[in-house]
Amino acid sequence: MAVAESVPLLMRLVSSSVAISYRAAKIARDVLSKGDLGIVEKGGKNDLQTEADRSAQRCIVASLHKQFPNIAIFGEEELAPTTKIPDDFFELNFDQEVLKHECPKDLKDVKNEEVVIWVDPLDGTKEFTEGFLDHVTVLIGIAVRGVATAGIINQPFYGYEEFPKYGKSRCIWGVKGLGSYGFERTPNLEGNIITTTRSHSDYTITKTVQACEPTEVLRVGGAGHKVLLLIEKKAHAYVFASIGCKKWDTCAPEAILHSVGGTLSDIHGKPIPYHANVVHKNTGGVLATVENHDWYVNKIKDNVDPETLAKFETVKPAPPTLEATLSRKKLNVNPQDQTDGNTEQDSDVATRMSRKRRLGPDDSNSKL
Ligand SMILES: Nc1ncnc2c1ncn2[C@@H]1O[C@H](COP(=O)(O)O)[C@@H](O)[C@H]1OP(=O)(O)O
Ligand SMILES: [Mg+2]
Ligand SMILES: [Mg+2]
Ligand SMILES: [Mg+2]
Repeated sequence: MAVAESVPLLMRLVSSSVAISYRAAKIARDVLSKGDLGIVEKGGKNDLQTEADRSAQRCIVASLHKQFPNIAIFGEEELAPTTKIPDDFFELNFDQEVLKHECPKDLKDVKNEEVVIWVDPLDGTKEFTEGFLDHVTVLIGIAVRGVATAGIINQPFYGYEEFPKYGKSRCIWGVKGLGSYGFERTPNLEGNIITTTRSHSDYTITKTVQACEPTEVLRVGGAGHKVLLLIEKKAHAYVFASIGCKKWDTCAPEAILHSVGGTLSDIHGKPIPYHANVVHKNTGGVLATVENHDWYVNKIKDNVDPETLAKFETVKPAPPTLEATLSRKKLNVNPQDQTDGNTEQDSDVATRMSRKRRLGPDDSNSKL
């Protein structure tokens, strides 16, 4: 169903992204049902890509781009430019529940050029390949003026252990200043439960978790999944002293967490920027909490040695280069991008959008 142009851009984006996230989740479920995951090692055995990652990204980027051709989109996966996108990868409907909500006043006039969308087509890929299906999420993060502002987390296999045929897909979405929807919170949680990585752990990560004096540590996969544990009050904090998470891992979770009063920052408590030209790795690590954020920041500061802490610093975005401005302009005005069919051009656009990151200023430094 179409949506009136009078609806603020941000709410149209969220409404469309919720619908698209269900389509992407279905794609991930279909890949699993067929049984051939098509696993590729991108950077060793803990940095994988599957057919679900590839197809879900094509679905999300192509669908968003078709409806919002002037908005910058960054997807995690680098995809071959010539693939034709199947008809059923395009989701052009809008979620009507989202549209029942009023856009927060300060976000009513958001413009295309102020928005950057960060897409993680499948978060928790390693766990997906190992059958920890509830760790897997589809993440669409919407940043406005460099701030994580709205987020969509779709859990394609929610309740997979209780329900036959891999559970069902559920969608949690939130907008800063409006709130988050699609989940229930347990009223209270005792102790100091800390969640962290299951598949990317090292000495520094473990030491930093210990610095926060946990009563229990939940080692689970996925950035989206761990923030779901926070908002559902199954954990108090998510501590990840590593540069392994990227902007598409944290943008959607951060917006949703903020909209329920929580905080997601680097491990020093500093904000993570989400501008189009930012370094993709979260070089300052990740610290997320539902409340008492400063308490965790101080525990890390007081209990982790300064040399280790100094390795984590959030890189501020560089001023946009002339090349970046021109390529963005080109991307926005190319009339071929406005085609109606799901042609090769659409797939090229989708891929170009997701490849833009290879051309960004951050990639001059391969460590970032
Ligand atoms: N060292 C790493 N290499 C690749 N991806 C990482 C790394 N560390 C974290 N990630 C990404 O951040 C997510 C959260 O980390 P973790 O599961 O270790 O807590 C991972 O699921 C993965 O996202 P993705 O699965 O989308 O590639
Ligand atoms: Mg990955
Ligand atoms: Mg991820
Ligand atoms: Mg991913």
